[in-house]
Amino acid sequence: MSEKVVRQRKSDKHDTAGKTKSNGKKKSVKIKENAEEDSSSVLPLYLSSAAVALFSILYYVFVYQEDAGYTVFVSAKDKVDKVVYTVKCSSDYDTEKFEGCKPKKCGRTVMDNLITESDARHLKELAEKGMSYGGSSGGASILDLHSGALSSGTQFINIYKFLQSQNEALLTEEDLRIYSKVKDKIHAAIASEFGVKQNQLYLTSPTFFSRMNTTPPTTKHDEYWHPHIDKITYESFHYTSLLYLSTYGSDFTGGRFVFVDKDTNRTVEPRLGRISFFTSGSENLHFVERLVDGVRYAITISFTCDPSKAIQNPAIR
Ligand SMILES: O=C(O)CCC(=O)C(=O)O
Ligand SMILES: [Fe+2]
Repeated sequence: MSEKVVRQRKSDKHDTAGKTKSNGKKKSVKIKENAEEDSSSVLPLYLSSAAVALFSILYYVFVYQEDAGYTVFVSAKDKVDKVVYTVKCSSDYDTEKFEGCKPKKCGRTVMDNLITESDARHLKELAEKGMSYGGSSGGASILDLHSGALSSGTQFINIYKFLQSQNEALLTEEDLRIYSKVKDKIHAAIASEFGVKQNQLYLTSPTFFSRMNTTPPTTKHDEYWHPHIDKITYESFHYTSLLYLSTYGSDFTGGRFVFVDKDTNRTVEPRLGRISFFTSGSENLHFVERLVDGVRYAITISFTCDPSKAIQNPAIR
């Protein structure tokens, strides 16, 4: 084998470690040129270039992809005023009516100064109190203040009916005031960010507190870590918002929110008082990582353009 070919093969290996498809293409052209100069080396050259190609593919799949697999979109360590990421809308909304409300521009927004930490703390205490009357036997519990649904063992109970039978109440005037204020701020922020009139956008069901921990699942409701599209999971949703009531890295580990994009997974690390909202179609496929440690509280606050799917604020009962 000529010295020139050996040199070329060495540089091919180096090139292919550069991980891009275009490097791969460039490489095969170079080899063809060399092969014409020394036909006795054609077979070993093809074999070795096949090995290099295979190595490159394996490297890409197992090393490069894992490295590039996760991109922190918003870290828990930074308190951000507003971070926006725009994505192309899916065709999910094309056949719907609700012009002027259904998403025309799609994406994600994270804000840390919209809701005060003190209001977030208050809501977390309310969630803890409510969930103390039930709780899933698996790792995910919900409490819906609108319908009264509360996870209990492997099922749901109505917390209002339960507390009535005990002559107790869950919500104080102060709880309702804070809940309603927080919801109104999020409603206004979503309308403004996506250019929708607030009076065309309605709170919808389910809007609920969630509590996640490391307990193994006992029903499919406990399996919060599956990638999903909110518009499919919860039909009425057009815009999803999440208010985080605990912080990644200090209250729990694992449990990051993950947008599944073609190029990478973009993570939102929960932080007390952080609001994250996004259009609910398939442009925003997402999941929550399984918790590794600790307990994670959040509220999912959901909005629809369909007035027939609107829900009312909770009231004292
Ligand atoms: O709690 C979260 O971060 C997301 C939960 C979620 O994806 C959902 O409620 O649909
Ligand atoms: Fe979701």
